[in-house]
Amino acid sequence: MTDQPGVVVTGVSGRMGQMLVRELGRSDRLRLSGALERPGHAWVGRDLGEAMGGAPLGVTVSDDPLDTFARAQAVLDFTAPEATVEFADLAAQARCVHVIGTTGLQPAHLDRIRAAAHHAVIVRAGNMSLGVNLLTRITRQVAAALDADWDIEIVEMHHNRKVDAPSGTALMLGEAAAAGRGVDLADASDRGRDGLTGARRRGDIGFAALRGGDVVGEHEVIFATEGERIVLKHIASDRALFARGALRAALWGQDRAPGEYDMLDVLGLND
Ligand SMILES: NC(=O)C1=CN([C@@H]2O[C@H](COP(=O)(O)OP(=O)(O)OC[C@H]3O[C@@H](n4cnc5c(N)ncnc54)[C@H](OP(=O)(O)O)[C@@H]3O)[C@@H](O)[C@H]2O)C=CC1
Ligand SMILES: O=C(O)C1=N[C@H](C(=O)O)C[C@H](O)C1
Repeated sequence: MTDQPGVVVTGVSGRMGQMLVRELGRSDRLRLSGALERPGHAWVGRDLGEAMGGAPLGVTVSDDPLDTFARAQAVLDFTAPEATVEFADLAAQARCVHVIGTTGLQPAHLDRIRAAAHHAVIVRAGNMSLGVNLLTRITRQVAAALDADWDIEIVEMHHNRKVDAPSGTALMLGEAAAAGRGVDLADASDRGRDGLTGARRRGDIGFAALRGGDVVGEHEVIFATEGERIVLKHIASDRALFARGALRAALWGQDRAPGEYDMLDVLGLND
């Protein structure tokens, strides 16, 4: 037996799923206890290591979330909104710490996650890196120091397989800018300009999403006024940093009171 908390990786064949497995292999504080894919996936029933093209890991890929969660202390979930809300219910039943990296969550998904957090610890963030979470703090400070003569634009670029826009990170940065300015992002957000849009509305927070190649994740917050611009930028060049953040969140969440937390809580950056 081991005292290391057991961890289930959902969507294990995905880009983040496989990265999480690799980072768990390097961890001496957490152990991989289960791996999930959806029913009918070619990896279900196979040894995970072999399915990933390497040596056996002794963990069979399952399609049964409740069974795998029941034998674990944490769930690392970078999948899709419909899957994540189901996992939130089941992880709460099993009292697992649910680390949610999935983006593209809509208000109804967020409501279900909030309900599950009454019973278990959920750590959710559109970006698990230290750099981006620090950038949200800096963005809020800069936005608070400037008035609406400074136009705020958020530009992001990701790989050509990404299915949601704006990215979860861009929305985190938008929320931070709106908080600094003392406005509600829902009222100020300007997304997807196209055609005869009319002039920019004073006070709007604009979003633009670029997609191409294998870009891991790049974000800029631009503050633009007459004669000058401030540009805050984060570049992620390796998905391992998101995976390491998720492992850190899983450990941090052990023995914590039920509730919904974010990476600022985990990193000690919340005020
Ligand atoms: N918060 C953060 O720091 C980060 C967040 N992300 C987010 O994580 C998510 C995943 O990204 P990425 O790994 O690149 O995506 P991938 O498409 O590579 O992987 C997604 C995985 O989830 C599985 N999945 C999707 N829908 C379901 C479902 N309904 N039931 C069960 N499994 C499902 C997929 O299986 P199948 O192939 O069968 O569909 C696949 O294995 C995205 O939302 C992305 O934005 C990514 C990086 C960092
Ligand atoms: O889909 C991705 O790849 C990423 N998604 C997250 C997001 O939507 O911001 C985090 C990171 O930028 C990579």
